[in-house]
Amino acid sequence: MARVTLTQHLIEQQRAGRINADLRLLIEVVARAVKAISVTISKGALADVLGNAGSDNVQGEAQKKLDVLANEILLQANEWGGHLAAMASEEVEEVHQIPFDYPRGGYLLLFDPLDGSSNIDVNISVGTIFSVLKNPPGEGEPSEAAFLQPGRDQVAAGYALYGPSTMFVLTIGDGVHGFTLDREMGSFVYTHPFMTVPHETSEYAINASNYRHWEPPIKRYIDELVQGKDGPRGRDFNMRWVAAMVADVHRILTRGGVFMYPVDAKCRDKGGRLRLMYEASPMAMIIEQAGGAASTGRERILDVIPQKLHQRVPVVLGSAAEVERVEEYSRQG
Ligand SMILES: O=P(O)(O)OC[C@H]1O[C@](O)(COP(=O)(O)O)[C@@H](O)[C@@H]1O
Ligand SMILES: [Mg+2]
Ligand SMILES: [Mg+2]
Repeated sequence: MARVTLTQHLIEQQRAGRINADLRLLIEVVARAVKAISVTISKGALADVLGNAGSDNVQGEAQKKLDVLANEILLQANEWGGHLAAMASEEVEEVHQIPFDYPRGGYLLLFDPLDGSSNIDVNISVGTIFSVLKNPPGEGEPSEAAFLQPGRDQVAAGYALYGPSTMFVLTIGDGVHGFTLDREMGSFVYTHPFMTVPHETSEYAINASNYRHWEPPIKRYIDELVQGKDGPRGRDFNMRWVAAMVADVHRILTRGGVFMYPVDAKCRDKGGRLRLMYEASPMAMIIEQAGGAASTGRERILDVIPQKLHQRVPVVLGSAAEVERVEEYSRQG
């Protein structure tokens, strides 16, 4: 059977009227940047890409060399694309404007260039997450306010997983579709049509070392999972934690599960650990498109109205039955 590439898949989506040419080409440019990041990451210790960059990002976190490199690759590739009005990145404090003499378009691109940065130096999976919004009508360069749209208004969202193979997973609001990089051919091949998340699961992902900092509803929920057959749930649960949201979400899209980064005493002042606009919202769109649910524990992530670009939120996403249970425990207090 002939292999379908990402390019062919996107042309079919355009023919079917699901995307326009600009959005198609924008996604192609992101995918091209992802290939460059994949090549850079896979060099590992053979190139000077491991370790700290010696700088801090807007979040006050030490940047890894690969955080900086992946950010530069994405910014440079997309500046030239001609389909964007502006960009926003985890690694850049302000809105990144398109240079004035470059072609422009009607979309806004947001990304976490390198997700799971603590995994880089130990050669474990990392990822890239991106989100696409429409630039609201208006004069001049888009300000931060142009980006502050709820996740339900995203026109596309996706991630790249740099694991044993590199994958590109995409939604344009018509299901979730996965592509695997054929390194010899240099193209993404359509390998995972209509990825889905089952309603029920027996697997969860949480950084359990934060247990003493959690709020009572989260402690109650996890306590019950840990008690397994001997507790109120009456069955055993398995646990996984990759420490890269992309990899944990990809596992959930492959075999189900629930992923949680709740607000805790350590991150309460910041509102949570994960960033709303380029981590939680795109992953929430992907998970909902795959039939799962994504919540802050109190409300649907896609309905959160952002107040600022680098806002953080609590995250519970994956198999809907478990997400609903966490919401129920949170309501009960
Ligand atoms: O260090 P912890 O508490 O395990 O947190 C891991 C979480 O932090 C993140 O790495 C945050 O993303 P960045 O690496 O982009 O900052 C998530 O991918 C992951 O789920
Ligand atoms: Mg991240
Ligand atoms: Mg990051």
